[in-house]
Amino acid sequence: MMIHTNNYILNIKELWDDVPEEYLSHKERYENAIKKAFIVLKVLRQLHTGNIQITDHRTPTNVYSIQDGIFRNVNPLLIHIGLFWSTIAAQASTEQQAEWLQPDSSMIGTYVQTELGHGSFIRGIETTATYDSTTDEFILHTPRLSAYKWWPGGLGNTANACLVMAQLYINGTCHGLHIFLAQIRDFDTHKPLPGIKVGEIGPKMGFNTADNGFLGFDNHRIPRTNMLMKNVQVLRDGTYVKPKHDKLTYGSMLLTRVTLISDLAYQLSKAATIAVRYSAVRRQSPIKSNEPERQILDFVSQQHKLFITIASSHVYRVVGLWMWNSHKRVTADIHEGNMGQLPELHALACCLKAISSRDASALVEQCRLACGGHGYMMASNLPQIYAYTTAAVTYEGEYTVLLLQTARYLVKFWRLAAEHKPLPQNFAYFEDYIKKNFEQWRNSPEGIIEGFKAIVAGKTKAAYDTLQCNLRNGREFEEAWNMASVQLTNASEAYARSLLCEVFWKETVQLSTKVSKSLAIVLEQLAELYLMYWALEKHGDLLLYSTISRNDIEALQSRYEELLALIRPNAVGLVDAFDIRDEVLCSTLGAYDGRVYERMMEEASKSPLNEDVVNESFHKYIRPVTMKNKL
Ligand SMILES: CCCCCCCC/C=C\C/C=C/C(=O)SCCNC(=O)CCNC(=O)[C@H](O)C(C)(C)COP(=O)(O)OP(=O)(O)OC[C@H]1O[C@@H](n2cnc3c(N)ncnc32)[C@H](O)[C@@H]1OP(=O)(O)O
Ligand SMILES: Cc1cc2nc3c(=O)[nH]c(=O)nc-3n(C[C@H](O)[C@H](O)[C@H](O)COP(=O)(O)OP(=O)(O)OC[C@H]3O[C@@H](n4cnc5c(N)ncnc54)[C@H](O)[C@@H]3O)c2cc1C
Repeated sequence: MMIHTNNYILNIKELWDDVPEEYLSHKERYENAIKKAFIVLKVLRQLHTGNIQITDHRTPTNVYSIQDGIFRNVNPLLIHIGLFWSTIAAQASTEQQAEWLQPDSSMIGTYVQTELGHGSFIRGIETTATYDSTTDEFILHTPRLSAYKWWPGGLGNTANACLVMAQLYINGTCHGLHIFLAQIRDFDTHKPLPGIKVGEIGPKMGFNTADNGFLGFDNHRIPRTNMLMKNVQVLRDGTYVKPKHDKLTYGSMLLTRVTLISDLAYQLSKAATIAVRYSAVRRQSPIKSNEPERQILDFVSQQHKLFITIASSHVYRVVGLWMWNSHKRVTADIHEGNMGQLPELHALACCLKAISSRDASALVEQCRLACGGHGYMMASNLPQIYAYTTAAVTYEGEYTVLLLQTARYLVKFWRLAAEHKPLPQNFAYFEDYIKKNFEQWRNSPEGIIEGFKAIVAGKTKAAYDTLQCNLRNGREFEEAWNMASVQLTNASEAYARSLLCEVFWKETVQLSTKVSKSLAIVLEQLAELYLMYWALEKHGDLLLYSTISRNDIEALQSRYEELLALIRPNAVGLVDAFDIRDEVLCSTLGAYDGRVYERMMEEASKSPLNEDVVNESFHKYIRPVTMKNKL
């Protein structure tokens, strides 16, 4: 059968709610989500086996996007699909993959790494996997409360299997973190297996259908062959065969960080669509006193809030794809035994994941605020998009922790530059900065990109100098590093911003040669707006580290305001071009037809508090007090 994914899925009635999700209890929400998850899983399996085929073009983001509409929240199988299978595909041996990656597998899995006591510092993970050569098994064990696994999505009620990150022990020697496949619930009854304590962690700010859970092992035995053995092996006699690089086990985090950039682009496009469409419908006060009330989109300050969101969505889409391609290249190299590009990919993924999640959540919140009071309604969908987006600042590597990873990379290159050693081409600007080869400031995208590189160099130098000073004062390296950590994270943020500007500008210029002239003009305006916005946001840094002058900043401000005016006529067209269906957007404020007030009233009528003309609480609680007072 040939289908169009969107149309096919959108026509499955059971996937759509009569009662808005917000009116359900915690338990009902989960049960509703899991019902839908398995309808979707069935379709995905049919796609996989070829029983149905699709006619539309699929990218990782638009497959995901349909799910956003169906769940309004999170698919409880998100980690099963997004992390469990992909980790097996990336880290299991060929034989293990043949056994486990069956389309009709009974396994519903999750990725179990974080513990109550340890999230960021994963070397501190306490769960153990001890090899017992007499039975050819690993014994998984949770030694204390802080070692309980805590957070994994789908673990609470749904998963019957999981990939567990645990410290590997063989004959009393710890070999560090490794990944093991463990069954945790009976495939038939779904009851926890003996030695497994598992449950759900309770309500959260968002992700309330994600079924996040806890898990403890009481000397739970699994076969030796359940350790993921593509990169590292434990042989029958207990011999440990080391991986080619000791961080290959962290590969799933790397891949997810890369994938997240594109997902955040998509969340931004949803928020921008809602806020821009609403701003075209909403009228509030005239601009000139003799005029009718104007669309709020005509207020330049409103444009300032919204157009950067449109532009940022494009930035993260472009940079997400750029990173996806880099990941593909580096993975192919690793497959050939060449690990040379892994540190760079890790450094890029860390800072870009950190900044994209932080920017996306700030901009989604900005869109919500830009919709005034109505943006505060759940029916606008902006609160849910925010709750979802802001979680990404923490999961898959917390913001600051990831920026500090990238800082390690920057400091290495600064040290080379400071010691006048050869640098790779992409860090040649460190040497220029040291030699004070400063370019004359240019008020152009290229000039801003150079300016941002000067900020990276200046901030890395400042952090490096502080680090050295702390070391000279007799501090241990780790302590000296901690003391310099504010400056180190600042350098990393600057590095991410310079990459975002450079990649986006170059890719847009290239793309512009391939599209119509009129489209090219709009795309370049958006890219220029993005660069100008950040140059103005960071003008203090530019003044510190580049040759920009006060006059240049004033000229940038004028050009920025000119760009807002140029983009205004295309603003609605630009968000329509994101092509997000109403069923997926789930917003009274952002629907294509602009019937904002009608939709708000329709949604309000679904409130259970409107079911009875007089709520029974009146008779129980209000009347006895108010009537008594009257007497
Ligand atoms: C369409 C699909 C979309 C999917 C979207 C899914 C969204 C789902 C929603 C939620 C799921 C959430 C899941 C999770 O959160 S899983 C748990 C994630 N946890 C983390 O990310 C923990 C963060 N911490 C770490 O990654 C590490 O602890 C660390 C990197 C901060 C430090 O590790 P450690 O072993 O202590 O490192 P060292 O200090 O010993 O060494 C640093 C050294 O290692 C290099 N390195 C670190 N990580 C990697 C890597 N991944 N790849 C390559 N190299 C790595 C690092 O560069 C240093 O090198 P050096 O400077 O040369 O020494
Ligand atoms: C919605 C959601 C879904 C999740 N899903 C999963 C999942 O499926 N599987 C899973 O295994 N985990 C999951 N997690 C857990 C997640 O990966 C961790 O919460 C995350 O890695 C951060 O770790 P933490 O909570 O221990 O924070 P902490 O590390 O305790 O961070 C707290 C604070 O300490 C600071 N800090 C910590 N270390 C340092 C340092 N070295 N230097 C400077 N500052 C530091 C941080 O910057 C932060 O400000 C999920 C989390 C959330 C919120």
